[in-house]
Amino acid sequence: MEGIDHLADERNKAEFDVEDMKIVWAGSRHAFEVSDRIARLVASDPVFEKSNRARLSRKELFKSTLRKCAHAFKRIIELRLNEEEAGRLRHFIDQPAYVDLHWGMFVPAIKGQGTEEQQKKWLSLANKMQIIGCYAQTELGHGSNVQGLETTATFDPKTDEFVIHTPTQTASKWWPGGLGKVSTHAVVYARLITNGKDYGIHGFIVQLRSLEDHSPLPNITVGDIGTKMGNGAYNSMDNGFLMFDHVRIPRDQMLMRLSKVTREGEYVPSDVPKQLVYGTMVYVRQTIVADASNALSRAVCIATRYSAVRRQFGAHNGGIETQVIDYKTQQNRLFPLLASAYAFRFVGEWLKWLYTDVTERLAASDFATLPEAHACTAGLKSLTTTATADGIEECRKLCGGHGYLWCSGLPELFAVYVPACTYEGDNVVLQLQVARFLMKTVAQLGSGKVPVGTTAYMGRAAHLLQCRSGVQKAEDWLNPDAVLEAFEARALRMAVTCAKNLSKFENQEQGFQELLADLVEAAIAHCQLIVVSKFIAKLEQDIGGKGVKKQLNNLCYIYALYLLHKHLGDFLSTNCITPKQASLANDQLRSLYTQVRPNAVALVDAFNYTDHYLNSVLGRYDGNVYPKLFEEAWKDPLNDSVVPDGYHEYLRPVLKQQLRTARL
Ligand SMILES: CCCCCCCC/C=C\CCCCCCCCCC(=O)SCCNC(=O)CCNC(=O)[C@H](O)C(C)(C)COP(=O)(O)OP(=O)(O)OC[C@H]1O[C@@H](n2cnc3c(N)ncnc32)[C@H](O)[C@@H]1OP(=O)(O)O
Ligand SMILES: Cc1cc2nc3c(=O)[nH]c(=O)nc-3n(C[C@H](O)[C@H](O)[C@H](O)COP(=O)(O)OP(=O)(O)OC[C@H]3O[C@@H](n4cnc5c(N)ncnc54)[C@H](O)[C@@H]3O)c2cc1C
Repeated sequence: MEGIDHLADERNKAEFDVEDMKIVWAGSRHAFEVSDRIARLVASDPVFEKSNRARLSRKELFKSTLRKCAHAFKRIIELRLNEEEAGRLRHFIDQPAYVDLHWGMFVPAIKGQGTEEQQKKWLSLANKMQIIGCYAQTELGHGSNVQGLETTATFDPKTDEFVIHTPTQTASKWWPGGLGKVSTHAVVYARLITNGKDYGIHGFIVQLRSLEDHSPLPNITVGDIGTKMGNGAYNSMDNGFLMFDHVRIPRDQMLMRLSKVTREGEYVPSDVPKQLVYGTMVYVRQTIVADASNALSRAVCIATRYSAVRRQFGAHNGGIETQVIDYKTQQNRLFPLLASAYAFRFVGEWLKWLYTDVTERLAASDFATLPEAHACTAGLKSLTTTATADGIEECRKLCGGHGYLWCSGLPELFAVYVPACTYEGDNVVLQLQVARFLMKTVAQLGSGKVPVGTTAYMGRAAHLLQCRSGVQKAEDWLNPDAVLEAFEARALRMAVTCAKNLSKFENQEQGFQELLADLVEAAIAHCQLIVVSKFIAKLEQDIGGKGVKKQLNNLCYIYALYLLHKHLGDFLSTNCITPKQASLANDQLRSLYTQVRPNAVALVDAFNYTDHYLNSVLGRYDGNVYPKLFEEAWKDPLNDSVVPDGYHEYLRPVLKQQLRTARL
């Protein structure tokens, strides 16, 4: 039934203005208009077709990715798209590719770590894509432990060059995206050695391939590391390996904004913190948080629309069955994910602000907020990507059997998204960075140093360590102060308990290792508090539009109370709330689900996703799921013929018992 909106009844139930919510979701009217225009541009361009991705071989997929990237670049130039528009174009093309690393890491690394002169030279080439770069940090033997990287860059004063070398197999670069088949250049992270002394990890620009015929330069071995999880999915990316056999580069290809090596080979450390060499990772982690809401909202959009279309049980005398979205169990699994998508959107906005702020401060030689920016980007990257990967898988299950079909859009989304839990820092390793930051902050309490920013609440330790929640009835859980106090008290008490347990160890580092699991939980509690508090802060802003604020309010408290329910053990064991108050929180949660229910489809419409972008039969805007499932099934290559290939060799002999006869 083409042309009929099967979800029209759902849309008519909405109690708020979807168009206004679209603006809030996008961040501004301008952002909405750009997104909307570019999404339509991509959807209407046949080169950006993606519905057949799973059926392509790796080589075909890769070649089609190259074609899409080249076409995108051509359109950017033809239409004179600015940086924002080009970014949206890449986003809606929705295919991982070398350009992500070129624009997302190679260019930012040069911007952040190159001198003005180096930026002028390399960025003018990179911006026109006359060279294509990647970010070559991770090695076969070391990813998380950046200080443990083995690649060497030894200065040779005789020739004024660095000699880049891979001393062992484990020192081979392994994983960098865009390296395998595309990049002409890389920012390579290596141990800087001069005058016989090892000065640790620094970045170097190294040319890898000829700009004439694309062949690897002498003494460089490079290739793709092989097929990754899932059909299509991240296999459009050429993650690569790379080995250097004493490759020489000019001295001025060391990125020298932070520290230098002189013509004589003298190492000149910078007067800024050495951690700035990790600056690109802070930038990318911030973009990954912003992206989490995209991936989660996409899965939630599919699962919500399908849950409204799908009916099971409840029919009497041949009547109509119940929409599965009306089951409280479905709501209890789906609505917290819907709320999380909105929560991650707003914390992503805030983190972008924090990143801009710290960047401006660094430019003015103010390094005070760098540790907090590192802790926030690391912790929120970890929290949001873990929740998003788990959430996409939950959405697949929420769609029952059909969710397992590739054409539901969910298996591919999961396979593309799940490495976000590992790349740009393993999620556990990153939470341990937050834990170290928290332990330092707790240790300084009472020293006169007042905690600020996201740890400001720790300055109210005297109150938060002994307070008891004042919640008496379910509605009290809609009070922002009550919610914040419970989350602050829980986070602080968990951090203080860890600090107390640490102090029992003579060797602090040994204690830290022993308490790793508790420390991660304390870090997660702190990060969840950040997300909840930024959602509440968002509600305090001037948000217009019919009924919009009410919906956001409901989602905010669903997010907070769902976390409270999920981590009840923490809240009870730290005596922040009583079992009775926990039960009231649950009552409130159920009531919020009832309020969200009539608005659910409209709340996912507010993401403004095109059917092209969703690429999901179950998540179609018109809800016309069943005929389209058949259409997709008929397209499968197995249905090209009625009798399958192999029938005569392998099926017929079995059916006709010729195999058995032959054996007898
Ligand atoms: C069409 C055109 C348009 C296209 C547009 C495209 C745009 C696309 C945009 C974006 C797309 C992005 C795409 C992303 C794709 C995926 C890319 C994935 C890439 C990667 O994975 S790159 C490799 C990443 N690797 C890691 O993350 C490694 C993880 N490990 C570490 O970060 C660190 O080693 C560590 C955090 C674990 C620290 O280890 P440790 O040994 O303990 O610490 P030290 O190194 O000794 O340092 C200790 C000291 O430093 C502080 N610190 C650590 N990190 C940072 C930091 N980043 N910033 C500031 N400070 C830091 C730490 O707290 C310690 O401080 P202290 O001494 O305690 O005070
Ligand atoms: C799809 C994808 C794309 C990537 N792209 C790039 C790229 O462009 N450039 C690049 O340089 N790299 C890239 N990487 C590499 C990526 O950054 C690393 O894989 C990541 O940093 C994790 O490091 P690892 O693989 O060494 O994991 P490991 O550190 O070996 O982790 C293995 C296990 O050990 C645990 N663990 C490790 N250390 C500790 C600790 N101290 N305490 C407790 N537990 C610990 C981890 O939690 C994990 O469970 C990419 C990876 C993937 C999957």
